[in-house]
Amino acid sequence: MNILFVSSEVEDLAKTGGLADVAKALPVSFKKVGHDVRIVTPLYRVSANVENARTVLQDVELHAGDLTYTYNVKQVELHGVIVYLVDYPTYFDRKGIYSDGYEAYDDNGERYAFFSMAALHLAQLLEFNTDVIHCNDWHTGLIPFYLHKHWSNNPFLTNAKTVLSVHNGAFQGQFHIDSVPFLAKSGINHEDVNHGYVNYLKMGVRYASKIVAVSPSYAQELQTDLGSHHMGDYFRARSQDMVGIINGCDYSQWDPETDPFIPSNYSVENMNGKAFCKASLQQMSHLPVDGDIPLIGMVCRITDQKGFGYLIPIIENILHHNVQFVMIGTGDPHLVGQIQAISDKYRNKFYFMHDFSLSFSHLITAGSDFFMMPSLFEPCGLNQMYSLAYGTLPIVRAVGGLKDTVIDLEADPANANGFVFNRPDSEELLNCVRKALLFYHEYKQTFEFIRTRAMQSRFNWHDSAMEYEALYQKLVN
Ligand SMILES: Nc1ncnc2c1ncn2[C@@H]1O[C@H](COP(=O)(O)OP(=O)(O)O[C@H]2O[C@H](CO)[C@@H](O)[C@H](O)[C@H]2O)[C@@H](O)[C@H]1O
Repeated sequence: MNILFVSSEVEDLAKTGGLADVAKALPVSFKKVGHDVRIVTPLYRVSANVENARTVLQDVELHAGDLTYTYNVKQVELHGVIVYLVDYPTYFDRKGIYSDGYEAYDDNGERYAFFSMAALHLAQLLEFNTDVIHCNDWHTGLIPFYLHKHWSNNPFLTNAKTVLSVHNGAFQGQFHIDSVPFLAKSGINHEDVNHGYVNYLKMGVRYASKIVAVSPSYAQELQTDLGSHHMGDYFRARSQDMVGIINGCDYSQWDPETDPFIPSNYSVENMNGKAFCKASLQQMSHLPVDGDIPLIGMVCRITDQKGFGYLIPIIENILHHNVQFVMIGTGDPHLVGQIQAISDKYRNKFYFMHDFSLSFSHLITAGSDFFMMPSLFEPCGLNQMYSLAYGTLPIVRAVGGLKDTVIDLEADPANANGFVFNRPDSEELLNCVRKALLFYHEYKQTFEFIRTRAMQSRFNWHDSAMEYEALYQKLVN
């Protein structure tokens, strides 16, 4: 099949979170099984590995309403997959991807509306006979609508079907119709405009041929009032066309036996390296180097989604135990300030790195005993899969993809690979952490056993890609 995979971020090029991981791993898996897959993504100022990009379209003109965009398309390869970079400096040659720091760019509506059109435009210009356009999150939510309204007669797109993956339904991209110059003239239906606003994710949900949530539990949650980010009616209306497909874990990047970022490699057969990683993590975090003190790690965007609302109030309670805590993340300045204050107060127990660092995220994953992921909601979650592979037992809330990948020790000892709590509140989380710590100290042998099982859990991208392939096949037939 000919698949156009459109994403606002791609691992190795530009990344703010888990969308990037998926936008690299899934196309690479499609390529491995013989599909012709092409990624389309913006060329940002911050994009890496694009020095040798080759120009494949120069000064092409895209007409949108009264506007004419003149832009270029460049090309690089990522593990054999062709990546088209939409080069339009006015929108993408900026300090950040979605924002300069904390405030979203106020023309994001325009930026990603243009990007979505450009993806269709370049398929036509490059004569890519498209079977499936795979859209990801709100940034590409307008593609199904544009295809349906303006491009369906195009010879290279006549048979194209659209799939929208929802990686994070909380981000919807809502913009006033007058703030996007050509949107009002795009033939948009009045029921798609709410008090003057267009919701890009909702547009995707309404017009895509199929909708995929990134885990089976999230697919269910999106159809409830509580878990749908206020879009329950729209998801329920498409329930026949909606499925959950769990993300995979890219073991070529996240394998303790081969990981180049960690100071000592290890595997189920030889765990010595893990103790070395722990010592190194403690050292780099300016914490006492002591293999017996349980160490909790955390890597994430600092947002309410990740459960900070009920984690922050009990961090000090956790630190009253004989424990160490290392966290890396960037995000909401208010939450960052609170976390920083706690870390200043407990310097010999809690280390917070306010940064985005791939190497330190690998070291935390390898060197910790437990991985903290108490999310309020979690469409799939990748870090719990990474930590399982490294024998770092996840402490998670039973929600979304966390529910589908982590099995609680008390609830199901025969299959357990971590610790799970239910209600999103501080008390339940604290109890869960206490159970984990008790288990670490009192049941050493079982701990080792569960750790081995965790390391043997497998979430292969190939399996997820096969589920997507079956879905595409249904559409194409
Ligand atoms: N400070 C930092 N330094 C280094 N690396 C950092 C970092 N902060 C985050 N990361 C990395 O960013 C990625 C985060 O992935 P997640 O899937 O856990 O969350 P995210 O909420 O961004 O993704 C959304 O999309 C994905 C993909 O579908 C879903 O799994 C998820 O549930 C959904 O919320 C991981 O690779 C993580 O290591």
